[in-house]
Amino acid sequence: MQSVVALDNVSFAWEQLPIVTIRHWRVARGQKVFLYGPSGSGKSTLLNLLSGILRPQSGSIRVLDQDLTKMQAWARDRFRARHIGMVFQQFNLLPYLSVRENIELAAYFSPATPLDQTWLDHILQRLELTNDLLNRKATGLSVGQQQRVAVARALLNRPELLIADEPTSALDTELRDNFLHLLLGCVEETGASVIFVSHDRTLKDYFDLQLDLRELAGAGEASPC
Ligand SMILES: Nc1ncnc2c1ncn2[C@@H]1O[C@H](COP(=O)(O)OP(=O)(O)OP(=O)(O)O)[C@@H](O)[C@H]1O
Repeated sequence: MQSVVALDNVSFAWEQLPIVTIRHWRVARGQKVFLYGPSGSGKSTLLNLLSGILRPQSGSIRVLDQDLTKMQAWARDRFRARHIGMVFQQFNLLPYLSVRENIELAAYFSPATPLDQTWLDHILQRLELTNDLLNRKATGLSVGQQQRVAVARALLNRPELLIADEPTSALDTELRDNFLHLLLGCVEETGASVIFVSHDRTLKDYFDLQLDLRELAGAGEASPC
């Protein structure tokens, strides 16, 4: 099976303090990974390494066979905009833009990917983002609606990899389950791989593989592929 993510001998330290150490890790195409670990164990740092926001002190991080550690910062930014969708706990929506403009930002940052209006209309419908919401300011929406806008933006360019950092922590149980169904339903259509970080272990059954970050640092061989 082809790997979308391949890490080898990666180490990253904040101010000389080792935070992420991974000998070998593979995530297969279409695989959905639930990543957990104690607070401060380096989950967000790992996601930032996978998306090329941070660069490790040593090792290789390959996404879709491209070694992010060998790219300049501008090339990593361009690669991320095209191939990696990201959803965060705080949504990261721009308050002065409308919902539609917030979503279309993903296409603006990836000029090589023309806006696919048919796909956009489809995900808006799947994510239950109705027409009347699209012209409103993003901050005027409910928490659940804002999170679905963030997902629409993350999926607009049909990324091969979706990274989510605690995206459900602001949602109550009912919204959380609805959100996961919508998110994973859309992802199923694109065939993207998912790396999903959460403290909430009750969510783990939505995913193909549950992984403790500490296992990655230790034995290394965390994925069967
Ligand atoms: N910009 C930074 N500068 C220095 N140290 C940092 C920085 N960002 C994170 N750290 C440290 O790196 C360690 C891992 O942080 P990280 O946010 O990756 O953990 P986490 O597992 O995501 O935690 P949580 O579950 O609480 O969100 C922590 O000790 C944190 O203090």
